[in-house]
Amino acid sequence: MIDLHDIRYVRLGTRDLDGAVRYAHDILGLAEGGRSGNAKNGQTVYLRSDTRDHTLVYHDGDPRDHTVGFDLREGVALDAAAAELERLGHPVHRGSDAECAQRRVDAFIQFRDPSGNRIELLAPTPQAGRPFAPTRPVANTGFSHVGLRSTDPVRDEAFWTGVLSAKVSDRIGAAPLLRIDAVHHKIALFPSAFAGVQHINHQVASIDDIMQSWYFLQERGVRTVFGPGRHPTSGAMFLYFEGPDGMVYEYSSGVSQITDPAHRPRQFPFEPASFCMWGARPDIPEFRR
Ligand SMILES: O=C(O)c1cccc(O)c1O
Ligand SMILES: [Fe+2]
Repeated sequence: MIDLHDIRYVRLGTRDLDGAVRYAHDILGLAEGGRSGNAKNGQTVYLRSDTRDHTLVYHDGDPRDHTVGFDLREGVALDAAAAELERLGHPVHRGSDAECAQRRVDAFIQFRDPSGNRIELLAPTPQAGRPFAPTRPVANTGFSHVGLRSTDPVRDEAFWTGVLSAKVSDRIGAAPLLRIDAVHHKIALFPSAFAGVQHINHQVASIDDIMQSWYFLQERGVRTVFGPGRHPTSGAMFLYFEGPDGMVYEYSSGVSQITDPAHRPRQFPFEPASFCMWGARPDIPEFRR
């Protein structure tokens, strides 16, 4: 069992780096935390949402190219994790010096989950000393979770909970909401015909930020795809909206914590009321039948 500590970053390719970075800054309120590379070989831009060095990365590349990076718990060796994955038949790539520099880590390993989602495991990484200041007044208080596409959620749940240390908090139909610490979920697996990141969640402080963001996004012509609403599963109030390259971004507030070691996953039917207890209808294919 490979003990995950937290998500460290989501890396996304884009053909319009300037546009994606502008969106991250102006709409999401993320702060640029530096760049690497060059115009010839491709640039990488690191974006901050909280005390972490960076949590979102856009780089020149294929917009279908998505990677999620996780910190391991202190004391969990990358070599041991790589050996474990290989023993179980999951090929592992060890990050080269250039790839480590691109990720601003000392070492990492890369593999794919059974659907083909690219996952990286990082040696424990330090927090940034520099404080984070949001770049718009009402904005996120930190990156929190990802929805991943799954071509077989039952198979992938077994991988995430058996090989990695995720635990099921709730299920909506076959889609598990998975926690790796007390927060209700950091990963969710949604049925899809292909692999990739399905949505990216940042937290905001309160319902005021959800509603102010709704009007803020409307004024700027950003398409809302679900909400405002409230998830019966985590209890969080939410708003989903469209980002660069069709990526779905979510703001939510009030996610529950699960501290009871005897917690048993609840099963919700795959229907709109399981996604929103207020009655909002998702315009997100993976949340609809
Ligand atoms: O927060 C949740 O419970 C939740 C449920 C369904 C889909 C999501 O994206 C969620 O964040
Ligand atoms: Fe979510």
